[in-house]
Amino acid sequence: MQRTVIFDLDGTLVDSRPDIHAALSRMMAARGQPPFTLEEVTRFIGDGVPVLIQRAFAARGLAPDPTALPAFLADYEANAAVHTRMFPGMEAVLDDLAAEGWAMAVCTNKPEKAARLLLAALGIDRRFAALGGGDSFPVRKPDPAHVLATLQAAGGVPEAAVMVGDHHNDVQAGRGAGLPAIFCGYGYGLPEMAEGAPVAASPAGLPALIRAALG
Ligand SMILES: O=C(O)COP(=O)(O)O
Ligand SMILES: [Mg+2]
Repeated sequence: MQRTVIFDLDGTLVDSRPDIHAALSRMMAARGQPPFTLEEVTRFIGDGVPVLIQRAFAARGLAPDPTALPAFLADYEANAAVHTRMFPGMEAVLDDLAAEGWAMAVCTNKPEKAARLLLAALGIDRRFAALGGGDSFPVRKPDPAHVLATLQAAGGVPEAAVMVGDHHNDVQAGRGAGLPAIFCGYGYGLPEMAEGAPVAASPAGLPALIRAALG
């Protein structure tokens, strides 16, 4: 049976926080507001761009502005890979898993267009059999249907698949879909978001946990 790993993107495969931080800071500067700290931005990430912007506006006491989302996306899509790179060691992890015959897919709450642009800019888009973005389906993580739709697009089945992510949205969506979950302790989520899942302290720790998850 084809074994499949479903990876989250932000905080799992790639350290995208610097470019999200920069785009959010430009959005705030355009409104006469000071930039956010990296720590603040970390807490905004995880539920997709519309929620990211809601949290940023709320943090500055600004009234919601419907023009902010399309403006942010245009900026971010053009600048998603200025500073964003794979986490150190992740390329070797993908090489190892591919050599062992694992199929791989990305299930991210980042909008699909931005996610595809980012993977292409980093030269890793062809490694993944499917990508499910935050706006690809009617639902997104923590809804298990997001994971299941991505897995199906990759040709995988829940009995032979593992979910890897850095947020409780990933753990909950994966488990809800019937997949064992692995938590990336090096990512953006708080430690308690692991909810009892095995924790990888660095990408190098992932392959052993992924193999063990399927017994
Ligand atoms: O866009 C976000 O807020 C989070 O994206 P992720 O699901 O790839 O971590
Ligand atoms: Mg993430």
